[in-house]
Amino acid sequence: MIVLSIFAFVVFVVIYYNVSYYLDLYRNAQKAKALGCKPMHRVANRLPFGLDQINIEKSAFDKHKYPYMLEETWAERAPVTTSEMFALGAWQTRTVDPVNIQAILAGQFADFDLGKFRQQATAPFLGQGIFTQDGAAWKHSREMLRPQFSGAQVRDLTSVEFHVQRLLDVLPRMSSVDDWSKEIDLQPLLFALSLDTSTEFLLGKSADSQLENVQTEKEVVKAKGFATAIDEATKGTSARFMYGPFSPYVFPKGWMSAVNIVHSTIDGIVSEALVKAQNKMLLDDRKPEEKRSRYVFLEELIKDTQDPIELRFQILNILIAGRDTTASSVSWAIFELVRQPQIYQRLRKIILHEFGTYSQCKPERDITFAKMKACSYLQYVINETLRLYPPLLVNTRVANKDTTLPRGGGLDGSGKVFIPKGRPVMYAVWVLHRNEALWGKDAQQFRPERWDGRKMGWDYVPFNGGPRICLGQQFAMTEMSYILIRLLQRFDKMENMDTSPIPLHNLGTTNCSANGVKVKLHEAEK
Ligand code: HEM
Repeated sequence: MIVLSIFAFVVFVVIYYNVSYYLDLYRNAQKAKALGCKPMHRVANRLPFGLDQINIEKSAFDKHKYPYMLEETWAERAPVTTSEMFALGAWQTRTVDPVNIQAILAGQFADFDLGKFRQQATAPFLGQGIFTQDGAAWKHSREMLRPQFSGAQVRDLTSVEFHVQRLLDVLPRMSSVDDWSKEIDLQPLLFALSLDTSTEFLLGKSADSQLENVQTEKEVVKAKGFATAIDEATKGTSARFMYGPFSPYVFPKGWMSAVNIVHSTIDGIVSEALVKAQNKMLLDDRKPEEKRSRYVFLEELIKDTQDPIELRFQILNILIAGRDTTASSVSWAIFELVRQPQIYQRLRKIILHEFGTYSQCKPERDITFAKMKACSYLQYVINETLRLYPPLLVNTRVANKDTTLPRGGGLDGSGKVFIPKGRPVMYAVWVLHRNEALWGKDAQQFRPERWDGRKMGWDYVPFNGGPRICLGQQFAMTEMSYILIRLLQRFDKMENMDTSPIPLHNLGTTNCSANGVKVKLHEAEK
C-alpha cells in the first residue's frame, strides 16, 4: 500500500511538472507573439534537464579553462549572440549582444534584479549589503555609500604608498647574487597588498597581511587569521554559486568557521568605532605623524547608521567587491607586460618621463590623481587588461516581470525576444570583450594601442554600467595605476618564468591566473 502511494505520488509529480512546463511554454509563446517577439535560438542538450551542462562547466572549471568553455559554447551560433537553454532544470537566456546588455543594465534597469540565487548563495557571509540587495534596500545602500567614493578620499594615496613600500621591502629579500631576483610569484603578494590597502581605507586599520612575508612574529598570527579567513569565506561562497537553486544547502568544509572569524574581526572594529563615535572621539586616533590616511570609510558611515550589523555587512560587501578585483587586475596586467617586453619598455619610458625615476620621485608631489588620469598609455594598459581579463567573467540578472529584450529573435537574431518573469539572463563579459566583430581580428591580443581614440561603449563593461555601475571604479583605476607606476619605476626589466602555453584560470570571487604571475625582477637603480 505504501509503495503504491509513493508510486502514485511520483507519477502525480511527474505529470504535474510536465503539464505546468508545457503550459508555461504555451503561455509564454502566446505572450511573445502578442508583443511581436521572435523565437530565440535554442541550445540543444544531450542529457535530460540540461544535466550535461553540469559536466561541461565542472570539467572546464577543474581544468582551469572555464573562460575558454564560455567562448566555445556561447559563440555557438555567431553572429547571433543571444540564445536560450534548459540547464539544471530551468530555462535561462544567454546574451553577449551589447544592445541587450545595455537594455538589461540601463534602458530597462527596472525590469531586472540580481535575483534570489545571489542572495541565497552569499547570505550567511555577505548578509544584507549593496552587493546583494535589490529594490528599495539597494537604493538606500547606494545613496548612503556613493558620497564616500567621490572626491578627496579616492585621491588620498598616502596609505597606498605605505603598503606599496612594504611590498617593495619584501621583493629584494628574495634577490639572489646577481642583479636579477630569484623567481617569485607576484600574484599572492599583490593580493596581500590589496587586502591591506582596502582594510585600512574601510576600517582605519590594516589587516597587515603583508607582514606574513616579512616574518614579524606577533602580527603575523593576527594577520594570518583574518587574511586566511577572508580567502576561505570567499572561496566557499563562490563554490556555493555553482549549485544554483541548491546553494542554500551547500556548506563547504570550514566555510562557516571562516565566515565567523571574518564577522567577529569586523564586529570588534565596528564596536570600538561606535564607542568612539558616541564619545565624539576620532576612530583613527594615531598621532598626526603616524597617520597614513586622512579618510576612514567606517568613520564616515557611522554618521549615517549606527546599526552594528548594517555596518558590518556594508563594509564587508565593499571589501569583497574591491579587494580581489583590484588585485587580480594588477596581476593580469603584469602577466601580459612580462610576455611583451616592448610594451613593458614603452610603458616604463612614459612612466619615468611623467613621474620620474624611483629615487627622484617624491610620491606626494609627483604621483597625483590628475597626472595618473592624464597618462593615456598607462590608462590604455589598464583598459586593455580589463578587456582581456575582466574580473567578473559572467554576470546574471533576473527578470522581475514579463519583459522583452531588443535582440536575439528570428534566424538572423535581429528581432525582439520575450523574457518571462523569473527568467535569469546571463551575459558573458569575457566573450563580449573578445568578440572579433566588435574588437577586430586581433581581439585575443593584448594591444593597449587599440584604445587610442576609441570611445567606451556597451561592448566594454568590466565595471558594468547603468545605475548599478561599480562604485569603486575611480578608486580601483587610481590604485592600479599607482601600483604599476611604483613597480615599473623600481624594476627596469621583468622576465616571465611561467612556461604554460595558455593562461589558466582560477575562479574565486574573481578570475585570476591559476599559475600565478611567476617572474624574475631586475632592479633599475642598484
Ligand atoms: C578592477 C577593479 C574592479 C572591477 C573590475 C569591478 C567591477 C565591478 C562590477 C562588474 C560590479 C557590478 C556587479 C553587479 O552588479 O553584478 C561592481 C560593483 C561594485 N563595486 Fe566594483 N570593481 C572593481 C573594484 C572595486 C573597488 C576597489 C571597490 C571599492 C573599494 C568596488 C566597489 C563596488 C561596489 C560597492 C559595487 C556595488 C555597486 C552597486 O551594486 O550599486 N569595486 N564592481
